[in-house]
Amino acid sequence: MAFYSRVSGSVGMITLQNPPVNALSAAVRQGIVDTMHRALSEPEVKSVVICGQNGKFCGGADIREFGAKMTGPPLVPMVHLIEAASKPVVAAIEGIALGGGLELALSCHYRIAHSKARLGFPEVALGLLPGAGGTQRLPRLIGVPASLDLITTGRQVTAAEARQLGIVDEVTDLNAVDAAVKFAQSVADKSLDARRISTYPCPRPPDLDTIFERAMQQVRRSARGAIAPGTCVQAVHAAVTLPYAKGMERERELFSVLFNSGQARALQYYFFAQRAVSRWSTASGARWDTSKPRPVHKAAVIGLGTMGRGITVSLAQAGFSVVAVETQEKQLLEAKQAVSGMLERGAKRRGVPLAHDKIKYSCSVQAVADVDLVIEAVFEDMALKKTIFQQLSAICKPGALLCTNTSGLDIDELASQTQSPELVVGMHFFAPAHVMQLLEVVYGPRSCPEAVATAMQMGKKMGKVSVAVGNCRGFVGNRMLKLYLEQAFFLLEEGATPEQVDQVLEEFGFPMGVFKVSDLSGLDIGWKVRKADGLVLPAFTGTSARIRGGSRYSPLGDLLCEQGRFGQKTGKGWYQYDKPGGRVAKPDPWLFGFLEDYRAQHGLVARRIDHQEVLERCLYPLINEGFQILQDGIAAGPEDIDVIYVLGYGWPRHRGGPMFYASQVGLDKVVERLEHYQQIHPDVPGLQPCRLLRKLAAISNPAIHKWREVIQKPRSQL
Ligand SMILES: CCC/C=C/C(=O)SCCNC(=O)CCNC(=O)[C@H](O)C(C)(C)COP(=O)([O-])OP(=O)([O-])OC[C@H]1O[C@@H](n2cnc3c(N)ncnc32)[C@H](O)[C@@H]1OP(=O)([O-])[O-]
Repeated sequence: MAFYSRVSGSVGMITLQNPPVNALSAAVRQGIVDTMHRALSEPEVKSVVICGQNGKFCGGADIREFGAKMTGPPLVPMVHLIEAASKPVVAAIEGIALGGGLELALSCHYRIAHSKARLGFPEVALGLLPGAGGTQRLPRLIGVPASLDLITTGRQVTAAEARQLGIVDEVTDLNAVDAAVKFAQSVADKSLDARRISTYPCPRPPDLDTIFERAMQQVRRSARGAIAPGTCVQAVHAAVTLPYAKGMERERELFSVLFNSGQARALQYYFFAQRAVSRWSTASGARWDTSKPRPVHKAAVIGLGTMGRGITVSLAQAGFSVVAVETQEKQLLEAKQAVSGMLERGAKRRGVPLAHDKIKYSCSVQAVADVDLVIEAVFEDMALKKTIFQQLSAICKPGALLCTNTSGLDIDELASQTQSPELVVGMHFFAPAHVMQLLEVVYGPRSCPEAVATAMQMGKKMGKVSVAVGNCRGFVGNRMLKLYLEQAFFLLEEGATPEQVDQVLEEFGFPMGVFKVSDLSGLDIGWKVRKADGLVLPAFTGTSARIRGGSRYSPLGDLLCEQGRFGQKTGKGWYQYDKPGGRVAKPDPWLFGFLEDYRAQHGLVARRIDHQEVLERCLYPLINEGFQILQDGIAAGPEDIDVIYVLGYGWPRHRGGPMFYASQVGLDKVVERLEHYQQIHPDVPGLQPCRLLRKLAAISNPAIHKWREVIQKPRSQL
């Protein structure tokens, strides 16, 4: 709602009230309309101030209402009512003015912002455009190039930048509402003719066509299939080329196309999913609201390879004192230099003070004796990790949390090396650890709720989105990835090329296809894991070369590694590069010959594989594994899986994540296609729909937010 008061006799004050961000719900819109009419009708009121309760102006349209039937007054007539008012209206912007909130502010005749306020049009991230006149008013106020930048990227600006751009009239360090009231009194008698933005002509730069062409090219490059950014460009174009009223019509048409698109639904689902994962729960019933994190002031990182360095930087930037340990003097020095460089670049980019003095380097593991939490980040070698955990258990003070950065090893096995297995959790960071936003927090069967809560909170403090997952091989992300990789290999055996598979996946919206990513990460990493699992043995020849444990196995990746083709680092992998370390992937004629020889050797006849099959074969087994993970209780809900895939594996955000995508495709269709492929390839693993997927498909494809009701039934019933 919005409530009305009178200040100093002559100022009508409208206060938006809808916690937590004063979003423009039906009740708030109704409140604004009613109180505006009241302010205009009271003769003593000479001017009006609009502000938000609890130091937040307005977070925009109420996203929770998007899926429901529209009630209450629409936004567009509401902003027109404000702009057309005969008394000056001043927006007092504290905290945030985002989306519809900024559109509300732009309909006011003046804007006063607190210096800490942030303003922007984040609609594009929800698959929308600023549809309450934002695309028509902003270019009239600040010009086309700056508007294109803000509207197509969703970038938020500080009050200072907003002042510089001309979005706000004044910035204050004091109370912005008081300042707005004073300001409103000072302009009470002024003419409003020059204050209604919709009446301004839209500036028309001479190189208009070039500006729009460049903007379109830019969004096509960065949007990877998302439709909202390009539609935002079209809406701004209308501001320049059409009169205001016609421009508003065009904005409405374009908004409606976006609003009704599957992409907007996916992005809005994702918005809530990313927030839902902080309300974690574990299979044993521990929960975010009943588990208290332990205080952590000082942390340690053991092992300063690529991952350890990134983790050290993240911890220091988050304000923790860090003890960084690497046992060899030479490696320690190298790591120190690398970490310093990363910190310097980070401080420059983010305009924050350097965090060098937060880190103490040491060659001795004894230096971690007094820390509250240790993150072990040595390479993926269970024996080595076990030794370190035994040492840590003896050295660390009682109550210290022992965490391991691993991408898939058994947390419980490590916990069993310590005196306090309840204090052991996994923290699976993604490379580069100081950049990637995702953290899988892995709880073992013995991890106590406080340990999980502490790791979750640490991730948040480091600016990450932490997702709690159970302990199993590969956890959530890598466990599902395995299925995707395997299918990609099988497709090569059957006649596809790496370029074809990658192209299909890139058209779907992944920044890179599976083979390009493998080349980037290094083919030897998976090879090492497969060797450790006993899958790579020279004895495998003839028919057995393509069978492991009764299922089909493709040794293609192993054969490439045997040739020393480890990907970008060696200049050759699934593609060729101009030099070792080169970045530009080019098809390699050698590989075509290699695949032909391989097929001939194994009696395989290459067939034409179409786009649809590549997509379904790569994605549906991965999705099926996601359902198996839910069935096993490794992830608490589909949102957890989707957030992991969007933030950690490049799944296109405008497709919501693999589980949301499956819900859009239709679970019955996913089951049907998996069964179809299973019939053709009965020996291929991962094609058999799991029980949970079948069960959900059988109860007529319920909406994704209803899945938990089925999952939470005793798993034995599935
Ligand atoms: C014609 C129409 C044209 C207009 C279109 C629009 O305006 S589109 C909209 C354009 N606006 C946007 O896109 C703004 C989107 N919002 C944001 O960017 C951030 O939430 C923030 C910067 C406002 C606050 O960040 P922060 O890190 O301090 O906190 P946090 O992120 O954790 O959120 C706290 C809680 O608030 C909730 N909630 C937030 N916003 C909305 C909303 N609009 N609605 C409903 N709820 C909203 C959020 O779900 C969470 O709830 P929970 O989980 O506690 O139950």
